[in-house]
Amino acid sequence: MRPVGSKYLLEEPLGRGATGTVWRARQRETAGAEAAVPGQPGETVAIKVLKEELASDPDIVMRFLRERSVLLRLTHPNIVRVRDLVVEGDLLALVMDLVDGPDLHRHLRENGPFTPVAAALMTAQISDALAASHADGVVHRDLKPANVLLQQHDGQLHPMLTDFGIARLADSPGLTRTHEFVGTPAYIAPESAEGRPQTSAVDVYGAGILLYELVTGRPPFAGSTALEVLHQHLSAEPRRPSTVPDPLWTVMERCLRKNPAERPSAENLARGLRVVADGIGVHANAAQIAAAEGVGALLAPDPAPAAVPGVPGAADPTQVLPTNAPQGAYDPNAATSVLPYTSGPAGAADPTAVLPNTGAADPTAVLPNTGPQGQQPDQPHPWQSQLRAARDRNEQTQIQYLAPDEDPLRRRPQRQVARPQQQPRPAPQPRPQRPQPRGRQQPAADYGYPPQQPQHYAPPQQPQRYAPPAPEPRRPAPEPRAPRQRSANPTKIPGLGCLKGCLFTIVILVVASWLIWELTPLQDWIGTGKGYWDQLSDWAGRIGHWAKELGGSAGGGN
Ligand SMILES: Nc1ncnc2c1ncn2[C@@H]1O[C@H](COP(=O)(O)OP(=O)(O)OP(=O)(O)O)[C@@H](O)[C@H]1O
Repeated sequence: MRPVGSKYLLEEPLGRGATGTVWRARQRETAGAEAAVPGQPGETVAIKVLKEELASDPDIVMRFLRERSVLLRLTHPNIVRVRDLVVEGDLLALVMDLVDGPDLHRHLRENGPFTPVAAALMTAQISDALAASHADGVVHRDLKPANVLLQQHDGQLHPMLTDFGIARLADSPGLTRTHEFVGTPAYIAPESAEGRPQTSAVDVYGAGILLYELVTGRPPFAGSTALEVLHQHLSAEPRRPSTVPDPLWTVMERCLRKNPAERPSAENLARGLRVVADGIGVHANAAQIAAAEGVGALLAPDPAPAAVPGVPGAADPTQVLPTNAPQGAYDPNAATSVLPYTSGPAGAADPTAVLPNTGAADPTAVLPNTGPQGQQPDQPHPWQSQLRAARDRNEQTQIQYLAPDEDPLRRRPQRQVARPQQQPRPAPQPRPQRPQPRGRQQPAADYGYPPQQPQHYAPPQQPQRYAPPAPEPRRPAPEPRAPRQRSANPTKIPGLGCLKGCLFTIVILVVASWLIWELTPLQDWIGTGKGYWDQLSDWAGRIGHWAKELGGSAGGGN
């Protein structure tokens, strides 16, 4: 059991999300006055220990502390109460009420879709929680079934919204600095995707998606990649499922309006949903049915949505897409994830192919145009850069011819060898372009190289343009090096070098043998007692004598 602060002991993990791990924990002693709920020793609580990368980010710690009072004062029957915040060393933790029950996502998976009435009533309670938090100026921004815990109460399921403030904590310059975001693609509001200012209307959009998922078992927008889902949020209209009664569809359709200014307030949404639930049930009377049919009148656009403080025009980092999800692997109910926003690995859908290129749906027109806080609104959002870079890359691979010596990827450090001045080679003539299928690379083998592999684009810090390559200024040919001079004497005598070497060797041998003769007991062993030079001349005389004898005997033989 691991202590958290001095007041809590972690017992067992309940689950792990993108922002941290939730533990069942026990209160060791009563918390201090700074806690919203002091608690009793032995009481069971849930503690979300935030991930280390969040906890070690000073911006997030600051934000955590700044938002302490907001988080602690959010109390509502449908909001999981935050009892205490613990900041200790590298540890950030939220102490919450323990909710004994599954989350809505798990419940949905295990039990299938809700009836329209049950879905309307469940969403109405969640909307109550949203209305209360919006009234307090807090926008959730990560509404999804996994963030709704179901408290079992007298055989009833009581929804409790959790993770308030977590999205906001993760929306930190620290994360954006490292180009990472937190996100739940299936629930992203169009304005969040576009980087337009966000208001409480993003939560109403999330409530519309949730309502749709409760009735049908799946969110309205799906796709094989996260970017595909994003694009649907931006431009596709949700399809009406056949099982959804007219009044309920009216509610969904209003919540899912692309224009946030056309969505109702959370308060009116809750009211409208209850009217609908009364009017579509089997026991509904005529007045209730009529009221349900006229629900549209209750869902007037919210005249004063709560703004998301501190992020004017910023893209919602809580909902950025994992663009590296491989084809077919995208889970619409995926957890909020902290993800690099790089384009995907091999096999990921090409964003330029996924996103249409025209009109309002032009990705360059609609994709978020803001990034980290403080970024100028007209600077391209990282997504924009990413998509543009990906498109540029495709275009380049389609049209560009690069001679090997001009290809920056092939250029290697080259040893400069002194060569006679060469005539500058004529620039390679562009070859006649054969029509290429889109995206196909030029056969690099034309230049005697193996074909170049397509490059995966990660991380896209800057759109990398490989073409048109600025005509590289030709390097001036290096000056021919002066011939190396081996000797200071410019006069060359053939064989002199060899003669010098021989003489030098002889001198060395003579000196060495003299030293050996004089300094070692060699002359005693040989027993002549003569000095070095005497001995040498003695040997020389003998050799001369033998030579004469040899010559004489050879001459006499003739
Ligand atoms: N107060 C709580 N009481 C009991 N269980 C909880 C509580 N809060 C969270 N849990 C459980 O802990 C698990 C992890 O929760 P967490 O919020 O970290 O993950 P998540 O919501 O699935 O992921 P994400 O980080 O995407 O929001 C979930 O299964 C959730 O049901």
